[in-house]
Amino acid sequence: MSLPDLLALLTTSINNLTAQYASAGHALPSLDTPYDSKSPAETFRLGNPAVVDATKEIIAAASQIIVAVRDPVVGLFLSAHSFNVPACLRVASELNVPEILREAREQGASAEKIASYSGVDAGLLERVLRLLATHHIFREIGPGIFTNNRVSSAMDKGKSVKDLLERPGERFSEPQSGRAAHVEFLADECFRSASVLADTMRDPKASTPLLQAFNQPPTANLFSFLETSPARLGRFSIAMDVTMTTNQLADGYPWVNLATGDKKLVVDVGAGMGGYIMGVARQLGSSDKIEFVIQDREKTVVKARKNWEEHLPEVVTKGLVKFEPQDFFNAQPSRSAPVSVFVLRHILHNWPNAKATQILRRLRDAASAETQLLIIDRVVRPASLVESAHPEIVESIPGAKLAPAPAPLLPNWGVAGQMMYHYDLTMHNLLGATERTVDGFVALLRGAGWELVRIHRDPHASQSSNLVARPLL
Ligand SMILES: C[S@@+](CC[C@H](N)C(=O)[O-])C[C@H]1O[C@@H](n2cnc3c(N)ncnc32)[C@H](O)[C@@H]1O
Repeated sequence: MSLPDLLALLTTSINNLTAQYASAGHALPSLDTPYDSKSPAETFRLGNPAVVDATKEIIAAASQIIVAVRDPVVGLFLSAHSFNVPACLRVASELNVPEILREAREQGASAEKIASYSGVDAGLLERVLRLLATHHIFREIGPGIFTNNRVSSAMDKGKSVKDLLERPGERFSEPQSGRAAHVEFLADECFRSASVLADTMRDPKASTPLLQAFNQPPTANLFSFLETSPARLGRFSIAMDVTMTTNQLADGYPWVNLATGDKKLVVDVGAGMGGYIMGVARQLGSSDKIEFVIQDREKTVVKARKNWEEHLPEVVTKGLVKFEPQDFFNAQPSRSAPVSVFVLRHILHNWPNAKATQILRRLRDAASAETQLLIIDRVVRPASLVESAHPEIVESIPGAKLAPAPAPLLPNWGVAGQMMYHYDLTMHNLLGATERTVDGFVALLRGAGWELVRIHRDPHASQSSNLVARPLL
């Protein structure tokens, strides 16, 4: 590993990034100002592959430089101590600190003032916020005085502090609150489960880390556990919606072509609130060529219907979407028309191979020769240069092969691509499940009567990819 090589890469990528912004006439968003997801500089960043690539290179090179120069023992102790970040993030979100600071404006607020809304210990809250400010989440602009910055304001739930305090059951009712819901879910259910990973790994009789951490019976699972608490279930449903990209039509699946010709039937299996399909339906506009079915557990289907009636009522009124309580381990209902597309978004990664195979077999049994299966999940890449134990298979599937990051960066982009490895372990901790590599998907699908035909990779290397499969005949 060579520091001058890393520095050269860093310099080139910073120059590329600033040139992209300059040529588009945007200023790089400042770390000190609040996040505005709709501002042109933020939307420009997401839709621009050159900016995405430069950003990945900067993060990967800078992180590698830090590891190269830091005392390894200090590095280890810092890594082992990083649990304080989610612990403090949960405090900040649950005590509505981003919203209190939004209302306090530029002059900020003292820890005492922030603590007065909830009655917590002001001295302890000051220390919590200082740890976060040291990680560039909030700013400490005077001793014990804090303001939002670009990162902390991204978890603003979008409501007045008065509303949040008077109606805590509606904390996540604004669309932008999904980011805070996701942070709280990670910092609560996911973080507490992760803390017992080593204990459960070493005990062959142990259930999943989640069941152990929350003292649940072995017959429970994440979903039945969430249903025991309306607050947890509500937060989870909203937290899942935020993982959605905003332009489903550009993610690789040819929805626009599907909406031509004969009428098609699309079944979203385990659809949650139905947000993915809602995005598709909204962007296809007035098309009445596709009929959608939203399937999930009964309680979630009730929430999904409410969500659609509120946010896309015209499609509900026209009868173009149906809401179907359905256990995906059971046979699909028989239908008068064949299903064109089964969608499995963030479903297979919730289940170990044996269970995922059962879900896929149920869909295969209900598929016609023309039915397509659209899987939306993260595709894990090994950290090694060689990505697959079966290069010939990967070569034959369009989109399966990925270019490695430029040397001396880790081939998988190291820390710049770390999100998928976190979610991979979170799937284990919550459900005894897994994200999958290309090899893993090929084998799983084959074992259940499907063939992987193409992958449309997520360019950010952190979000989900679209994988299309067809029945093995
Ligand atoms: C991670 S969420 C994904 C939701 C949605 N597809 C999305 O992308 O936002 C998993 C979903 O699977 C549903 N689910 C869990 N077990 C199920 C079962 N046996 N039958 C049907 N749905 C189930 C959950 O209720 C939840 O909505």
